[in-house]
Amino acid sequence: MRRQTRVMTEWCTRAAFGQLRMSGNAPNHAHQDLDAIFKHKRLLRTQVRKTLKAIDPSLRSHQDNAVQDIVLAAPWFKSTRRFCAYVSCAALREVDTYKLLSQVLQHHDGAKKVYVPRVEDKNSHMRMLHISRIDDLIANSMDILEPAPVDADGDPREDVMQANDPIDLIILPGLAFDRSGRRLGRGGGYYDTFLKNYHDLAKTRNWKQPLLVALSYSEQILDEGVIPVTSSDFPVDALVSPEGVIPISTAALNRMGLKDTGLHS
Ligand SMILES: Nc1nc2c(c(=O)[nH]1)N(C=O)[C@@H](CNc1ccc(C(=O)N[C@@H](CCC(=O)O)C(=O)O)cc1)CN2
Ligand SMILES: Nc1ncnc2c1ncn2[C@@H]1O[C@H](COP(=O)(O)OP(=O)(O)OP(=O)(O)O)[C@@H](O)[C@H]1O
Repeated sequence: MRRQTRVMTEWCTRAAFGQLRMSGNAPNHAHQDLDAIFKHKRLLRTQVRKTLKAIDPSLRSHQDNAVQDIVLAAPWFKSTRRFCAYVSCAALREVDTYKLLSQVLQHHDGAKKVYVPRVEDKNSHMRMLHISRIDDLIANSMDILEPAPVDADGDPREDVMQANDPIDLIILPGLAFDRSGRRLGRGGGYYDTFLKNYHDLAKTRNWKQPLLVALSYSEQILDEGVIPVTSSDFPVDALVSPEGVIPISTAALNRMGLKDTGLHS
């Protein structure tokens, strides 16, 4: 398996979060350990949300452009045929994807196929549905733009889980990341559930796994060991921040053309 070992490793907290420390994984402690991890994740989310709110709007906008320009210019993105991406939400203060999506969608030759999330229910269930234009999106109850289940002609949109061809890439949102590929989501479990399902589907069909690339403001990249994870958390293959691409997995080094360039050292 090309992914990092998905076992829970010892994690430690920063001073702000006290001295909580995992000391192994004995079965009779597993429940309390998980509770402690989820509690710690909640604390970290609160802290990161505060940090994000404090970023100056012009700096944020500069970072939004820088990250999207890096992706749009990258050979690994140019060669992508089918991918999933989130539709950014300003209120959530996540890296903007509007420029990225509109540039891809304005090429009506369908050079790239795009799938975006649609939340189906509160049980961590989201689908990735095909869109052909930005106008396909409407605001949901959380004020996130998403596609209706049917298109303008009333035909059901293609669900990536039912598509005949594999996707090459998933562009992920998140609240915080580290250089070992850990990702702190918003706590709904939507992405981890989807990633697990797509991973299993690709495996069954003998498809290459898609590259998992998260977009991050500089302030969202935390020191290693700070983000607590459980065995359900999917590590990302690479990060794109305004400073550039941070390849993490072997797959990222191979597919992003960054092998032996020294950029990742
Ligand atoms: N743009 C975007 N679309 C996405 C996600 C995402 O993170 N970003 N999701 C990724 O899962 C799914 C939706 N999940 C979401 C989970 C929480 C919140 C949210 O508003 N969280 C608030 C806190 C709510 C609370 O009080 O607990 C926040 O983070 O500030 C939004 C979407 C699918 N679509
Ligand atoms: N104490 C707990 N014990 C067990 N499960 C919990 C606990 N607290 C939260 N969960 C559930 O675990 C799931 C995953 O939460 P987690 O914090 O890993 O999400 P996330 O990785 O931030 O979200 P996403 O995958 O959408 O990015 C959620 O469905 C959440 O409701």
